Amino acid sequence: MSERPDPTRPFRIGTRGSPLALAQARETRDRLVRSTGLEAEAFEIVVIKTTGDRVTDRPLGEIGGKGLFTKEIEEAMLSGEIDIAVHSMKDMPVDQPAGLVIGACLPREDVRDVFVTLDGIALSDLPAGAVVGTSSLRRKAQVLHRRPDLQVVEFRGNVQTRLGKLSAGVAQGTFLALAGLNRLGLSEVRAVPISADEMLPAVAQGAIGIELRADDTRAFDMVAAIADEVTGQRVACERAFLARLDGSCQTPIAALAEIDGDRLTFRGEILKTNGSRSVSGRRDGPVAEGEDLGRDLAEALLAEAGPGFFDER
Ligand SMILES: NCc1[nH]cc(CCC(=O)O)c1CC(=O)O
Repeated sequence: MSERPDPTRPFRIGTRGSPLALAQARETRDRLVRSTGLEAEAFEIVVIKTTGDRVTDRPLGEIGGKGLFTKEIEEAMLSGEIDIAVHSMKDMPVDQPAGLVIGACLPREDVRDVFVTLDGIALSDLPAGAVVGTSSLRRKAQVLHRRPDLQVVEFRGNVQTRLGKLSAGVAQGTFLALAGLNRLGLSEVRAVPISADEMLPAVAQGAIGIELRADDTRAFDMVAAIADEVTGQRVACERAFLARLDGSCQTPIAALAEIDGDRLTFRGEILKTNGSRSVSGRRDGPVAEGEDLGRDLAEALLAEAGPGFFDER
């Protein structure tokens, strides 16, 4: 195992301050405590406010730019204020700043989206013309593609905020990642899971990634002990797809890699934001070629979609 951290200086785990981010940071700390045999006090969770946390009154797409939820955390790591950072891989840009790398992924949670309402009905049972709330361009495009009769309104905020909006009648339903509900232990929320066939999840949905300084061998050894290899391979394939699409959070993109033994099955989808078109496909191959499969499907979908596919909003 790695050398013992300096007892006068706890190993610092950086995170956003949202309830989900904190749950993920605690899960990481608990795994590190178990794998190292150190006391919980050897680790310190350091909360860092990001631009995405600060600006809550505007759609994320409007604030723009990649790394809305990561920039300040990455700066703290580069300056040595924290040793590692815990992220939802779904929110991570495909490239990390010079000097930083994703060192590990933890075991992946459920990848599915759920449909959340006050009365627990399924998406397919929503009456024509119903209003759903989401701030995700992917979910908006996917739901409009299947149900052009529905209306989509902008919906930001944490689970409690969104439930409050449902109670206030702003919308009849909203979408969440089941992974978030599970990690927060919110079993009382009326949520109906949506299969990946019905709504392909976001790239890396349900995966927690740990970012560290590329030259920090102590941190590398610590996180290697809690890394989940299969999750890492699935996420690498999905992120290779995203990278080749030049995807930003402004483009509706969905992807899911699944692994059975040494075989990987990959599904990907790109959509127009208004839901008028969806282009999707699948690739199968050896796990070792996962990133190539992701890139290959990205190229095929772009060719099929044609130029300017993502341009109109
Ligand atoms: N974009 C916000 C975000 N980033 C990660 C999760 C949930 C957890 C996960 O997918 O790993 C969520 C909330 C949501 O989509 O409901």
